[in-house]
Amino acid sequence: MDDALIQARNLSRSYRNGREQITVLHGLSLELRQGEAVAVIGPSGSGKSTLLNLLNGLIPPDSGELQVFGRRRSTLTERDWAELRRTRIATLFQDGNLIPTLTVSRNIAFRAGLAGLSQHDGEALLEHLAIADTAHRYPDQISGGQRQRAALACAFVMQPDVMLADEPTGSLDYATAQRVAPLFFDAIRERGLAALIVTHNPELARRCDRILELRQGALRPWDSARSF
Ligand SMILES: Nc1ncnc2c1ncn2[C@@H]1O[C@H](COP(=O)(O)OP(=O)(O)OP(=O)(O)O)[C@@H](O)[C@H]1O
Repeated sequence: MDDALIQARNLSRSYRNGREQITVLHGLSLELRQGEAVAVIGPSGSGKSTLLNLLNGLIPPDSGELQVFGRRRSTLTERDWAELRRTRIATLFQDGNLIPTLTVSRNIAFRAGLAGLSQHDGEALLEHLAIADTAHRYPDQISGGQRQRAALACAFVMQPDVMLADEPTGSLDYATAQRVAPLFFDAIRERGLAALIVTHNPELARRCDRILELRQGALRPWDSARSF
């Protein structure tokens, strides 16, 4: 399909721990289209982070096919992936991905600069996420929940085409988590962002176009009759 920004077919990935080999993903397929949000749920250790890292090129699959923005993985060099991660694919990791030696506002400016943007809406993002007062603090001077929001601001400020988010509301209380969904859904509506959101937040998951469950190494449609 033309509007599929990411297409994965039959991906497998295992890790070797000493002499033991653990297969985490096996026969995983996924299509992520422009302007859609897909929620991924799955128990701890089911391979959610592994999946995100395959899709952003940080780790290679053992087998299977992956296309991003219509380009086959086999044709992409490390440089190409680095460029894509700077400009088009944002990954929001669970532990935040802030540079510890830069203040929050400098982290934001840095991320916008890497994406080639001279103007950015970082201040508005911090206001929206209710952390404007952290702008001049370093990541180790703010709370876990504030760091998570600062990382969200960094990811959105680069105006990516694809957002891969690992538990974007994981460290946030209910009221603060409510501020996160509009970031995704406004960008989806306004810019055609495609979002893959690992989340156990039922409200966020239910707002997505599809919910997929990662189970036994593959993604399957979530039975919406089941409770979270
Ligand atoms: N670098 C690695 N080397 C060896 N094993 C690994 C490595 N990374 C992950 N694993 C193993 O692969 C499995 C899947 O890990 P992954 O982090 O992808 O799961 P997850 O669903 O994101 O878990 P969580 O919800 O707890 O973050 C786990 O059994 C984990 O121990």
